[in-house]
Amino acid sequence: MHDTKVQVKDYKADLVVIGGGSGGLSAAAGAAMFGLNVVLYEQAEMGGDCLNYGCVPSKALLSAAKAAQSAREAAKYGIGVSAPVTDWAAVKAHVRHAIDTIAPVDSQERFEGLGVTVIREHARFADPDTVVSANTRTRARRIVVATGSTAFIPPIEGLKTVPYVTNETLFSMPDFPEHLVILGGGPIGLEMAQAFTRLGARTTVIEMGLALGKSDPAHAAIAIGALRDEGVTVLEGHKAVRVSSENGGIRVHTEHDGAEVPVDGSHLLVAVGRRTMLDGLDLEAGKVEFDRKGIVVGDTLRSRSNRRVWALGDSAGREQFTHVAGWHASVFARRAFFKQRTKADSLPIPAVTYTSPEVAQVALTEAEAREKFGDSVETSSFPFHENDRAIAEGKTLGEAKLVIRKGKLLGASIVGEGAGDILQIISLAMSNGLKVQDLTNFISPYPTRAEVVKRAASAHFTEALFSKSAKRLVGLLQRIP
Ligand SMILES: Cc1cc2nc3c(=O)[nH]c(=O)nc-3n(C[C@H](O)[C@H](O)[C@H](O)COP(=O)(O)OP(=O)(O)OC[C@H]3O[C@@H](n4cnc5c(N)ncnc54)[C@H](O)[C@@H]3O)c2cc1C
Ligand SMILES: NC(=O)c1ccc[n+]([C@@H]2O[C@H](COP(=O)([O-])OP(=O)(O)OC[C@H]3O[C@@H](n4cnc5c(N)ncnc54)[C@H](O)[C@@H]3O)[C@@H](O)[C@H]2O)c1
Repeated sequence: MHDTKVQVKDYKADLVVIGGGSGGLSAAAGAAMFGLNVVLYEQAEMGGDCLNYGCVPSKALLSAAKAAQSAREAAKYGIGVSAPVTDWAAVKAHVRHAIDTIAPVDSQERFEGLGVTVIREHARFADPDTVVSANTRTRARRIVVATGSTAFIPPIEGLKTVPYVTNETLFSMPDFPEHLVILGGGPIGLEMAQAFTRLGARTTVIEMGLALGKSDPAHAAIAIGALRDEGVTVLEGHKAVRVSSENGGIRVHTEHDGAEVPVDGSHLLVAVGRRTMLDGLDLEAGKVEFDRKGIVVGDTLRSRSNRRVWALGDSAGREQFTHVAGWHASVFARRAFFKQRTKADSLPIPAVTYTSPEVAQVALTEAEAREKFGDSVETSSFPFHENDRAIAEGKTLGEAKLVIRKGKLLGASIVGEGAGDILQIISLAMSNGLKVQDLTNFISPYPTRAEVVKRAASAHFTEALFSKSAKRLVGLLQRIP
């Protein structure tokens, strides 16, 4: 008789990380580089959502779409080219190449090289300080849960009976869609709507509220207007209530102003938000409190019910961005290893939707600031159509808006080409306690789009600078030889 019992391998670790995505990998790398003994569990692809099914493939697809759009717009610059033709297999190969080029940085080999023990198995809690998988058992001083999120599939009647794609299957669809219907007008919905439209598909976005509802409404409207001009159908105030198969395609039945409006298409993308991935973690065994949003943690990211446990990234139930997951890993390292008091909300959080034009936001929108501080909030804006670089490049849509209170920056919104890159100056300023005036006190190279930031800041002082009293002062100073 053979003994068929699997030999479970026992480990002891300073840190166990569950999830090898943006948050988990940053935490594991940091801890290993500080000489700690780290065990990392990843049940699927190293790199998580961002590398494999999120940021990287979506931005790679958008870049292919941008190439097609540039060909369409070439005549405007006096260049003759023929109409773009999409080779879907080649576009997918471009997306794959982007993933494959970045993958080594997130790979098992790299992490093993850093000294991390990488276990490619599903992990779960066995008790408050032990994590187990099919073949291992690890006791740990600290446990990081960075298990991310997955596409939320809403309980819409009929949805289970029709074929649909999510961010996990969209980039490998065998056929290019003739008409892609997209449920959800958030960043995923709009980025993908523009990408597929530019690549030659018809697209319809179904959004029950306002599309890009978390952005500055005026700036969201500018971006949505641009998408509509390119041919994206954006249906706002349309709630998807039922889905059915129709003539070999799909039909989404929507409710709009009390009436039923059917939307037909060949393919369906579901992008109505994310569900935190806590499946099979056995959090009860670990005495880790959780709710619908994720692991219950405050802005220290540490579980109150089990002090060994920290949650980073999407599973922390806060903002869901790769840069936030990375920041969470930094907060964890500062608090756990250096005993600093850094909190998850101690720096302003930026967010960018990578449509053309991009919609970028840091900290409070004007509406959020007014709700908090009332009439003491001021704004100062500068339009892209007065920026020389934007004019030279023929891309003048957009503006930068600073949200200000008593000379302090409360937030900023930018819509326009390259908005996400331009926003960084404001993020840096806000993170380091700089004021609006500081944004006027540097030399911005000409001609750059980022000059809009200095111009928006300067506009805030124009009235005071050229006031009667200022003129009088300059007059008086002229008497001094
Ligand atoms: C289409 C799309 C586009 C996006 N674009 C952007 C963008 O442009 N910019 C941006 O900042 N953000 C973007 N995001 C969001 C970003 O991808 C996420 O916020 C980020 O990946 C979160 O990182 P994470 O570490 O929390 O989770 P993930 O990266 O998802 O990693 C979690 C990992 O945990 C593993 N795991 C789960 N449970 C277990 C378990 N029990 N045992 C072992 N392993 C487990 C999973 O397999 C996964 O690999 C996008 C998301 C999508 C879907
Ligand atoms: N550029 C980026 O940084 C980027 C890109 C993509 C995704 N992400 C991250 O992923 C998250 C998820 O993105 P998302 O776009 O899936 O979600 P989202 O929550 O931002 O948007 C989903 C939209 O779907 C709508 N909706 C929900 N149910 C509906 C129904 N039955 N009918 C019609 N509309 C409905 C909601 O009103 C909402 O506007 C984002 O919040 C962001 O954190 C970031």
